[in-house]
Amino acid sequence: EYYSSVEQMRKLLKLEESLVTSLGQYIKLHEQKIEFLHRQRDLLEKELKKGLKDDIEYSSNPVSAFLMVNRLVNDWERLRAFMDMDVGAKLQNTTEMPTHEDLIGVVEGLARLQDMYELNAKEMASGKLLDRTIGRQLKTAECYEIGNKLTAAKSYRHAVSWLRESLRLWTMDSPGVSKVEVMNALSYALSHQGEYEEALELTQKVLKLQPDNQRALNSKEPLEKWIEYKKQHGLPPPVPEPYVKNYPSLCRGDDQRPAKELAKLRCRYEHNRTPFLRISPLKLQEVNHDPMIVMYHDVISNKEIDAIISISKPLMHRSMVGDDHEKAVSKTRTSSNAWLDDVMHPVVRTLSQRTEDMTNLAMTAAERLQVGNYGIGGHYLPHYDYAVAEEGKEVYPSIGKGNRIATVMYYLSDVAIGGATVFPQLGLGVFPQKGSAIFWYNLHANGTVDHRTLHGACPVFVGSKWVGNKWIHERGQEFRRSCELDPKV
Ligand SMILES: O=C(O)CCC(=O)C(=O)O
Ligand SMILES: [Fe+2]
Repeated sequence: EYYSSVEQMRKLLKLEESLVTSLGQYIKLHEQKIEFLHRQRDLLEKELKKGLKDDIEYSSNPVSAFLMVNRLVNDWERLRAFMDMDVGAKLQNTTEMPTHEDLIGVVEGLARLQDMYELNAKEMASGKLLDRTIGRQLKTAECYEIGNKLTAAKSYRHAVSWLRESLRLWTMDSPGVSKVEVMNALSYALSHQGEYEEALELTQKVLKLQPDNQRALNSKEPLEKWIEYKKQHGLPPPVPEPYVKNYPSLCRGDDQRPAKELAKLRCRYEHNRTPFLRISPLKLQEVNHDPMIVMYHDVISNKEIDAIISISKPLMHRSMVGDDHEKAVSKTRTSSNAWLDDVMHPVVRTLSQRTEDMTNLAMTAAERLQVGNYGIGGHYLPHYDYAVAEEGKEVYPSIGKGNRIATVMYYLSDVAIGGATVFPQLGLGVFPQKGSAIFWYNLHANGTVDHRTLHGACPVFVGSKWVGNKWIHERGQEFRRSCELDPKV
């Protein structure tokens, strides 16, 4: 699976490079073959011309007659065999090729980005967004392809906008797709949006251009019926927005907290909690007061980040959601991750120690470091990091140390556009800063869950987002949970 990690997607460029090389080899060998055939043809043609000049003389002369028969029996047979011969060049093996799933995954990521960042197809196809160049101007056939894949992914609303763009860009000399195909595809996507009238109009236009167009003929009658149905019964209520309120606007960077609240937030050095902090104070930024969320700056160096990422790369796999009881791959979280144990490398151990210095919490109850890399439009919908206990069941039984009392997340990269960590209930969005870490408690001091910690990772638009999560559990923190985070103390 490639689409769930930008790091994986980068491998596709290498794969394509080797395919291009292998295609070059194939062409070269075939060119040699064709060149040989050209030479053979010229020789045979020369001989033939001699014969045609005086055919009776040629066919009756025993020497030339022999040559002619010999040519037909042997030379042409050899030539035929040579033409059928495999020159040995094959396109390089295909086991590493991305799959249909990847294609749909990328297209769904694209639809998600359009939703979140309010991007329209016309703008995206122009290659310019938010005053940045994000790619080249797309062509009719490319917009058509994207539209069709969005239809396959049942993202009809977005499909409509891409197919409209394809139709707008279409000209007589647009290669790759006919106007009729675009109109049929648009009509289909529109019909799934309940826009039967416009869908029928397009179908009628197709039939004017091509009265025997089968696809249009097939859809005309059902569309007429649907229009009638819509007139009588109206449309079913629209599917509600799939997103938590606030979430998309927070992802777009608009903080929703009152200025009065923001004015209370401070930055300070933390230097007197542990002996270590005396020598190496931490730069702390209060991000939110109630519940307290803080960001520590410059807590992991570029060198350490490089080490962490290179250890993680070979261990990455698709991220799951759910706890021990029920773990699964889900569209609500498109990223890949790796789990790093303290013993795997000194830098992992150092980071655990640093997390302890930052939080004052015991790492004996911490999970391994989870390193994550997001994919195309990669995101994690709002969720809680804690688990909710089912009747009579323990949370995180395989760890056996209670719930996730706190989360420390290191930002291991900047993200050019998108990729914020947002807290919809607090109206807060935090944008990744390479080298910083964000820390909050998921549980109240009395151990009950704090639902205000609902948070999500916004789709990454441009860049490769890397994070390192350290989840800390309850046991052993009884005398450690610090009140210092609370500004009122
Ligand atoms: O990547 C982020 O910004 C948030 C990740 C997260 O919430 C998680 O992995 O639990
Ligand atoms: Fe989380």
